[in-house]
Amino acid sequence: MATTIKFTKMQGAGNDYIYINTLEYPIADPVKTSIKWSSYHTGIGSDGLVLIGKSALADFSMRIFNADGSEAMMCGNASRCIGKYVYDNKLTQKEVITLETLSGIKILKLHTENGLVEEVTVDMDLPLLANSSQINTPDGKMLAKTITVDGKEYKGTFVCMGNPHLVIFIDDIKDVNLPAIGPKLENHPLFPERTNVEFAEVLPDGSLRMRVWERGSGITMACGTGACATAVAAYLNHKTGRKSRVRMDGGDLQIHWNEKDGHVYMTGPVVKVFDGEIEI
Ligand SMILES: N[C@@H](CCC[C@H](N)C(=O)O)C(=O)O
Repeated sequence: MATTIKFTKMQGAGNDYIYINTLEYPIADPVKTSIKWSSYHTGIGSDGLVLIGKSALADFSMRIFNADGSEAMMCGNASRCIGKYVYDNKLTQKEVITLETLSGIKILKLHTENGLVEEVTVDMDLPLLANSSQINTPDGKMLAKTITVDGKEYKGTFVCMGNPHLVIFIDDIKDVNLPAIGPKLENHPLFPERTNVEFAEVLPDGSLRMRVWERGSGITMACGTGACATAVAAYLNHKTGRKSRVRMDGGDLQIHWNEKDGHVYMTGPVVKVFDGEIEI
């Protein structure tokens, strides 16, 4: 017998996921479900699936599955959207919420207008710049590295924001053929767990124009952890200060790499697209 599941489609800077409250609707096989529902032609259409659950350690928990079914440790845009989901649906009245993720507990600060959440600031914790098992160098260190693909050299900075990011600065973002180079860098042998890839240009006003190829989902309109990684890499490469605006295809995020506690703070919009029901 078919079971009907209620879901909410939400987007943060254009990065869209299907959100399920697993307290009401447990999902037995999230890998298969994410692949099926993420498909734009035969499913709901999204960059992946996000499961909101209970937590023994925090107010709520998040699990995030990419469109190819792979599970990620963290998602910046989804963590903000969960803040809106739980507050607007009255699952909590708190305006500061803790969220358990596979990369630790994140703190969400909600910004409300007329009783609804419009923006969220997430304490994304410390960026990890080296000693990561997610990169395949003898000492596990690869802050800056030149990677050659099809005879062309790319100088990348590796930043882990719970999940892995390779950030490449270029003079003109229009020169990037993202559908061609994205999958080659994502699956490069240097990254045993694959990687997300960001190309970024520093604009004359000091903001960062960034485009992303996401591990497991391909081109998306924005990536929250990717925006944080890009801002951290820009500071480390002396391209910006500790605060920057990251401009992506689907919108902007404000990033602050705080020198006092070393944490990265991400602020940006959250939007509910629609509620729906689907048979499983
Ligand atoms: N879009 C996300 C990141 C989602 C996971 C990523 N593709 C991965 O596999 O690490 C964000 O907003 O951070």
